Amino acid sequence: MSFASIPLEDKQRALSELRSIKEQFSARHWFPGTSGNLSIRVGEYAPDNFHFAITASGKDKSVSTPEDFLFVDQHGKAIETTNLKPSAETLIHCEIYRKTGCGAVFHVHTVYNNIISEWFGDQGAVPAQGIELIKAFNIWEENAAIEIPILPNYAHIPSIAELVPGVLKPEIPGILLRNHGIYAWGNNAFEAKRHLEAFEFIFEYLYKSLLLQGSRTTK
Ligand SMILES: CSC[C@@H](O)[C@@H](O)C(=O)COP(=O)(O)O
Ligand SMILES: [Zn+2]
Repeated sequence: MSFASIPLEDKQRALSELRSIKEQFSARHWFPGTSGNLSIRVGEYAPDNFHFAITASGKDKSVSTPEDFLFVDQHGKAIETTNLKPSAETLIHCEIYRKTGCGAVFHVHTVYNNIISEWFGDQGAVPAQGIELIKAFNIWEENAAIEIPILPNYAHIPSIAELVPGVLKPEIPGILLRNHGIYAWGNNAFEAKRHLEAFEFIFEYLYKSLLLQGSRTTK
């Protein structure tokens, strides 16, 4: 499918959803210091042919301007002539879309996701069990145990992107970058947001549990 053949309403809907999500996450202080990036796919999907709208690089994501988003192709290249640069981490979005065919990818840096990814970094995954919010990933088993993958935070983004297929698990819609942040995705913006909120709840829960456990052993 060519970008030109995607209905204009679909492109506008993606932009207005991105604007709304950006505003909501910003209200939670999920974009400190211009960090974070968001994208929503438009049109049909094939692993070697898809398009998405993504946040422009380096912008203050707590404000709304006419220059916040642009459309890119499956290689992360801008589709239309623009002065805007796609997010520096666009290639990670590309790889997640390519492997999952999902509809939206959200990336945020929070203190909880940074600390937890560092704490479990050497293990390569964050273990979580029996937390109710695991059901937000459509895992309904009682006392379910999951592992959230962690990738190294290389400065060279293509080196991170190429590791994505090796750690991505179909049942876990997220990957942490160590001491950096999380990528969460879903079939659409609603689902990606639900997944991201569940991950952040789990990270806060684990962080506080570890603190409590620590205080017990030092008593
Ligand atoms: C300013 S710290 C954050 C960046 O290094 C990066 O990790 C990030 O999430 C935002 O990059 P961006 O290019 O604006 O999408
Ligand atoms: Zn980042």
